[in-house]
Amino acid sequence: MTANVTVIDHPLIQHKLTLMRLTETSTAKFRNLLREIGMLLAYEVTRDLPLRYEEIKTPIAPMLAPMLAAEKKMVIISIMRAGQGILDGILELIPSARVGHIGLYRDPTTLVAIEYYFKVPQDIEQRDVLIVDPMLATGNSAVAAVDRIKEVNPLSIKFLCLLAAPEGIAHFHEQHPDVPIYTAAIDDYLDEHGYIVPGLGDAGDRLYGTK
Ligand SMILES: O=P(O)(O)OC[C@H]1O[C@H](OP(=O)(O)OP(=O)(O)O)[C@H](O)[C@@H]1O
Ligand SMILES: O=c1cc[nH]c(=O)[nH]1
Ligand SMILES: [Mg+2]
Repeated sequence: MTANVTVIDHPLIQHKLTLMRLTETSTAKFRNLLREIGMLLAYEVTRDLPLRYEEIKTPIAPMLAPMLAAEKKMVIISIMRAGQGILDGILELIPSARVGHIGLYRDPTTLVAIEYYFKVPQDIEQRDVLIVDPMLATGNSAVAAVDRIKEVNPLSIKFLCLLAAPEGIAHFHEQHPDVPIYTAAIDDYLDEHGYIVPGLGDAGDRLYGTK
């Protein structure tokens, strides 16, 4: 395994990812699969959340029971548009999470990430952040998102995607070696247009039916 990259290879996630890759998968089905995978990925990414123990009473007896230790709810940051698909699934699992949005699109010729929107919770310095986007291709969007989030200084940052290219992982870790990547798969390479091969195509277009 590449340093600081965790491949979440749960069979349910792998099966659903294969369905998402299929050319014939409809927009409605693609969206639903991404939401389901978002939920399953969130389950794995939050595995190391610290717990504290609190005295509670069940109808039968008192006990010391585990509760999440963080004083402030975590923040999920979606890289629009396609990040919205994962975000929806995560919010089903962690409904009280705070949410931030970064609007980025890749310039089709230069593949540079262009920002068009930025809104995150004000007290983010006291919170852990999970940035989500299904695709890590050149890594330009993920790097730009982490650059921006580091400016507002959260307690910690993780990056979660569905598919990563080796080129994107290398670029991301060159810029942000301190930020762990979680992904469901690492594909083979990028084509001449910066698309992940074999990949699943354009995640935003497939999610919203824009092409
Ligand atoms: O690693 P990179 O080379 O930056 O590519 C990955 C980015 O490309 C896609 O977004 P896109 O720019 O297509 O915007 P969209 O979500 O609005 O379609 C994807 O959702 C990532 O944000
Ligand atoms: O393969 C890719 C690369 C970037 N963005 C996508 O949506 N898909
Ligand atoms: Mg797109």
